[in-house]
Amino acid sequence: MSDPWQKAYDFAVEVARKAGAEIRKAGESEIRVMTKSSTVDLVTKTDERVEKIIIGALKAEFGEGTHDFIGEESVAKGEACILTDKPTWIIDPVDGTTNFVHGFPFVAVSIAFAVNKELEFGVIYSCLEDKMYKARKGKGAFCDDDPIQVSDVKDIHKSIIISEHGTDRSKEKVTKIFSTMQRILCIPVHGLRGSGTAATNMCLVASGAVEAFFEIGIHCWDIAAGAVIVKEAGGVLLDVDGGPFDLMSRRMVCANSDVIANRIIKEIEIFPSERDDIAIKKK
Ligand SMILES: O=P(O)(O)O[C@H]1[C@H](O)[C@@H](O)[C@H](O)[C@H](O)[C@@H]1O
Ligand SMILES: [Mg+2]
Repeated sequence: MSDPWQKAYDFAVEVARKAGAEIRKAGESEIRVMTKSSTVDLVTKTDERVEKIIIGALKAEFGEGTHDFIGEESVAKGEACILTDKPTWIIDPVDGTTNFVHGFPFVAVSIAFAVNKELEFGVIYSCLEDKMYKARKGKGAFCDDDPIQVSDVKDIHKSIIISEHGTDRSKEKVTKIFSTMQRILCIPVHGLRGSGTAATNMCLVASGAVEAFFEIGIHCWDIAAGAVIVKEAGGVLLDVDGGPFDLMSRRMVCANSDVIANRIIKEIEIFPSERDDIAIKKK
């Protein structure tokens, strides 16, 4: 039987590369929206333009109506964020917008594709480093054309763990985030890191540079492509409470192994985050 999603996968890589070139040449980082006083969730004109370019190219190639699209900027404007059985593209045009605004050199384009609610492939283009990470279900993970694999470190004391502060600045959440970081740092581990983009963080787990990444407050478009890449590189994905990974739950641990993931989970102080799909249904 012919491979039904090969063409879509190849096209996604091409589109991610074009989008990355667009981000690199943008040079403009005008902040358009800064939501609420307790959050610092930046959006630039580049985010909006690049999402239009990506979705426009995908619609032109695959026909409007046959595929669904969940894009960070479209959802911000009120479009649905519900994963159905329909072939669905999940897109973050600029993951690491704060980095982009400040010239901090980690910015990624993240494109994932799901069918029957199952992720088929993920493509992450770390556009300032010019590294193309990609994976298809059951076919391994790659950086450019080289296969990548998670690290084999199983001793938490020899690990580097990534987390982020997210965008919420409410005292209660920030306290829990820092308390969790302190608990993990003092296990002790070799180090704590954060690139400022969930997509890039997941690629760092997939390529073995770090042992794990966790965050509460991320969105499905930040992690959908990375989920396929981590899994195909031999890693695991779990909920922060140790249950199964749920793409729409806005929380996740990904790691090189169950051992490392479960050790971190013991230290995570969970705080509430509204699901991506519920948040939209309310609109
Ligand atoms: O909004 P963008 O697309 O830049 O993505 C987010 C990052 O991916 C998070 O890890 C990170 O913690 C922030 O929440 C950041 O906003
Ligand atoms: Mg993002």
